[in-house]
Amino acid sequence: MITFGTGGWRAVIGDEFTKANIQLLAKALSNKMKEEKIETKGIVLGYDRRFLSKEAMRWAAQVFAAEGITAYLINKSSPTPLIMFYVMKYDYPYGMMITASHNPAIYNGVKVFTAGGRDADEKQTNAIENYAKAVKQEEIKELEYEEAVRTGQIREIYPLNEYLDNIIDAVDMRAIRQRGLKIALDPMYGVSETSLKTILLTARCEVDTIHERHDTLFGGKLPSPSAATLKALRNRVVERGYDLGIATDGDADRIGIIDDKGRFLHPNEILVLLYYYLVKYKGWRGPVVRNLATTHMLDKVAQRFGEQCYEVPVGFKHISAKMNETDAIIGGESSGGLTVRGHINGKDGIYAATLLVEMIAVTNKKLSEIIEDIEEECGSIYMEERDYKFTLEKKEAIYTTLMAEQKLPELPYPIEKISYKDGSKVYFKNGGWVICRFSGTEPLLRIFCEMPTLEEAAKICEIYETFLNL
Ligand SMILES: O=P(O)(O)OC[C@H]1O[C@H](O)[C@H](O)[C@@H](O)[C@@H]1O
Repeated sequence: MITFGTGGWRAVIGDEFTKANIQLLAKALSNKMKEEKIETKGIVLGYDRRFLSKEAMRWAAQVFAAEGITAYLINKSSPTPLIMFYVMKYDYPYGMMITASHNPAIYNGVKVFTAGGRDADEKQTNAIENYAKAVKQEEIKELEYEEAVRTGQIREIYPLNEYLDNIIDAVDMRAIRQRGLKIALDPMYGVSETSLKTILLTARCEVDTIHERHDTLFGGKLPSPSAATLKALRNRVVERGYDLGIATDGDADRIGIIDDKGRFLHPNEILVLLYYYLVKYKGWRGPVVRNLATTHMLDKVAQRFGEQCYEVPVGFKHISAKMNETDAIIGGESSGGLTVRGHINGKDGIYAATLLVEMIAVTNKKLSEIIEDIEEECGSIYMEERDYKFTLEKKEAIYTTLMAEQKLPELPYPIEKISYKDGSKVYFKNGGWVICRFSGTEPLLRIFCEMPTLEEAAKICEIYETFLNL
């Protein structure tokens, strides 16, 4: 069965991530494209460095080719944002990326992009799931790969330069060049190395890369930037006195940053820094968009500059849709993805990292100094974030309590409002908030709480732990 979650379809390799399911998905999408009468426009396919990613892309392409849909294959492992960029730039109706992003190594999956290089929304993914259900096994045909290449049904492309030039043109390369920054890079065995290194070297930065070899086990770690997974990057930055450490997740749509003091910057801080930078230093005007599990510091910064902050459910498709609607400057999520007005309609770790480097160069300040400036100008609020594993029965019990019966624990702060848009979120009158929601990408319950002090945020998480028996 093919079921899409927050960030595409993900499954354990050999369990549901199989050749049969990949080809079923390709056939389902082919049927959808034919129904929409756009099959002559072709489809763009890309892949990351995971086990079976390249093979899966080819299996899918063979089905599209058999359906008479030209498959444009990006023939080297590439960042997800590159595929989104290409779909957007050349007006393709669909794109497909073989990746399970930041999931553990035993997973793989597929992200589907629609017109404009956007993450397919629920309506689209539900439709694909339904098309898949209707496909009969014997209807799935494939063309032999070499034959399809020979006849032009499969076309291999590699548009890396176009993608890089787009970023290089959008940032102040001159400012970066003048600073001669020393940067440590950790692609986490994923796909960002070539692109980020090329951009940074073009901007005359000194670049020292770790974890660049191809390792489908990701060095035994999760290819997801966090304080725990970036210890080696942190040590490299501190020991060698670098200005910055940059990491990206497995498919390079998310970013992780280590500052000059070796401190891991939470994606929330990165978002706040960049919004503040674009408004204050670059004079951009406009709102910001965040999901409901992302810091309300963004609201404070927006308010300070007379702008608005919009809240949407978790999932970048919601962020980009709202950005479009409100012409927002920047949109992002606490899970580490962001994009900026004028760039692609999806998250891009490579672009975000380059913009951050520009910010350091232009402001001539350390990240910690800019954070201090922001807190002084806009106030502060602190987040506690916790994840919990559960059994199936436990999941049902939690769901019943929180969502069906809409119960809350005894909370020691006056409540302003409650939302059930995505999980259960309580907004306190003091500006704090807490959300409990099930992840759409991993079998986890997530609790996020932001309060005037970290102690208060931790206390609320503990109240929920007791309440839900976690
Ligand atoms: O909290 P989750 O449902 O696991 O989602 C966390 C993240 O997963 C994926 O990376 C999606 O692309 C993001 O939009 C989302 O924020």
